[in-house]
Amino acid sequence: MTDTEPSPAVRETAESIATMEIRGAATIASAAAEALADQAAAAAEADATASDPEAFRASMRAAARTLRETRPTAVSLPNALRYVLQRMEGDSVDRLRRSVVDASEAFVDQLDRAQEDLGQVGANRLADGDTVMTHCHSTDALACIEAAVEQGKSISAVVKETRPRQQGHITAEALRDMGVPVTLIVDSAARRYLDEVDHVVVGADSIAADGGVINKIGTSGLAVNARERGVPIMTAAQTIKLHPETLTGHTVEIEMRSEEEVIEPGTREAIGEITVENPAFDVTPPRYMDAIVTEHGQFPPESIVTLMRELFGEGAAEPWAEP
Ligand SMILES: O=P(O)(O)OC[C@H]1O[C@H](OP(=O)(O)O)[C@H](O)[C@@H]1O
Repeated sequence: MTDTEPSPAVRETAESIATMEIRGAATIASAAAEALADQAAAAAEADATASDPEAFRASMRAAARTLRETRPTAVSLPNALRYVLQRMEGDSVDRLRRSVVDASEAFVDQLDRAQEDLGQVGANRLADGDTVMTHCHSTDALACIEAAVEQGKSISAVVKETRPRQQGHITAEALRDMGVPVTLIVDSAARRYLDEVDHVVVGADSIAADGGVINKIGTSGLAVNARERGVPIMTAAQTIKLHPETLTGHTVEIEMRSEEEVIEPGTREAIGEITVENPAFDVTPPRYMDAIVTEHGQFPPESIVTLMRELFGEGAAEPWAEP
């Protein structure tokens, strides 16, 4: 390993995030924190960095940049890197390594606890006998439904399959395993089923300072339809989904993914000059979202900025940048 080369585990994690083998905002965040801990262990043993604290720090920043560049939209990824790198301290490589490993473990613990806590808050919004509609696969959203079931409430679900990657199937299986009766539908059937639904529950990849919810493509259309049908919609999002850069006017980049996720394999030539676009996410304006459920309670979207300021101050640090 040279002084800035990422460890094999960092490279593998970055590759798995980019190809979506590792996916879901919370899962991406914990994988990134764990990869930094691995980088610290590897750098503490490599010739170039084992006895040079500055070279060790540079290798940690480089690993964070490699992870950061994988997917642009879910802010949980840079927030995880921020959490760990801001706690990197010490004047020897051994102390630096320990601080990174401790911060990585604390971050992952915090994620698990946050999800449990927000699950309780979200569950309080659901009543015995409710039917929920879901979009994509969100562990935060599932935590709300699971907590409601554990409270003894009987919950049913209408699950949208969520083109193009059909992550709704993961949700359907997870709910089935919780004992929740599931009806799986294609995305375009959502409005038809909204009249049979009491709540829409979705996750988030990022939440902007104005309360805009950035989530899997199709969320905004679902939210508008839910409002039109009078069905409340909540987004379950632990606070690592709050996007601190939006406090200073930045917008959230929407990831554009490959056309191969949309068209049948081997059909590119036959399709000819048709452009295929595959945005992975969209933005639901705050006026179409009823509540953002976090581990600190539920918030009307327009007031999430107060929590964001409390947690992040006035903006976002970039501890992975070269000094
Ligand atoms: O953190 P949790 O709640 O698990 O997931 C949050 C969001 O992450 C997913 O994105 P992708 O599948 O990584 O593109 C979905 O958009 C989901 O709502």
